[in-house]
Amino acid sequence: MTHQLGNNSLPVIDLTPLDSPGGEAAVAASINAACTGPGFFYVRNHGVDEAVIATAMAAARRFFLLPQEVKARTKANLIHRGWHAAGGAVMEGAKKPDLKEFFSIGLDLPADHPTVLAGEKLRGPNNWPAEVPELAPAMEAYFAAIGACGAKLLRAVALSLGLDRDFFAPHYKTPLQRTQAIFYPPQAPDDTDGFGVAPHTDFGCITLLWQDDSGGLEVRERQTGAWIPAPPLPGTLVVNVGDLLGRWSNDRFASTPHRVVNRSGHERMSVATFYDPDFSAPVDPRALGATDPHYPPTTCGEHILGRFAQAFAYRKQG
Ligand SMILES: O=C(O)CCC(=O)C(=O)O
Ligand SMILES: [Fe+2]
Repeated sequence: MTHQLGNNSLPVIDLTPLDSPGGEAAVAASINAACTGPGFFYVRNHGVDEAVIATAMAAARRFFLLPQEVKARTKANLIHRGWHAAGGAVMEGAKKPDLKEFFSIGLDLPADHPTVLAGEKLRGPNNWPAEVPELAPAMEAYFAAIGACGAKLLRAVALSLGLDRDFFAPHYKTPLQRTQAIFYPPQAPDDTDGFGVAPHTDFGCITLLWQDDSGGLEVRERQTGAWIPAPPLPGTLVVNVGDLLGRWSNDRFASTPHRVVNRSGHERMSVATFYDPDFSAPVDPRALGATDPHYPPTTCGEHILGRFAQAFAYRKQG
């Protein structure tokens, strides 16, 4: 049994069969149903060690509780690495900036890496705080583990789109994977137009999200437009389709709007990973079999930079 309903209408998919020969087809069928349906699903037996998650979250929490001026020493640079203060992100169409703050990492590349030498944007080393030395090893361990889960999942996604299981692998040689620990302040009950994260679709290919037990993530139901909760289910990650996979698949898979409202009365933490391909990865619906492409070809990097320019205040300065 790979496919069951959770305690809401979002499916829960067990990834165990991905590790045995012949197990992928059933998982791929469940993924196809989820990605052509709600655009969101949970995965269990995802292979990311609970201790790795807990260690990363504890280190990130220690960082977020530092004074603002200390955190500002590692404020996000032009390659998006470091601390993004509350108020620095505005989702498209939102009235107010998001209430969240977050700490963002990517593939840690030295100055002499070919992609850095070639001047690719968003490439280079991570930007770690001296004040929390355990943050780097803890988040790097999570980054590696969630990346391995992303790669495994994409093999099943490829099958679910009728492609060769290794279709995505050549486009993930130096992935633009971004992993961010997110910290949400509690919202006042009478705060009716503030959001931890305002309604948005994710920019990239697929997102893998761990959330703590606070709740607050809501997903827009396709048919009704209603906001349905995606509550924390122990031992799971939430996975969703981003705009880039929507575009690549010529809208066979669609990215679904979601938002976070933290009504728990205390801080909420999550860690989101946008598991995206190489900067230069060609994103052309025809490569996935479309004969009537809805979109011209682009590259992953161009697409992500375009969305970053709209969303993040720090990219608008200077
Ligand atoms: O924290 C969450 O539950 C969701 C975060 C999110 O949607 C995002 O960072 O894109
Ligand atoms: Fe999101």
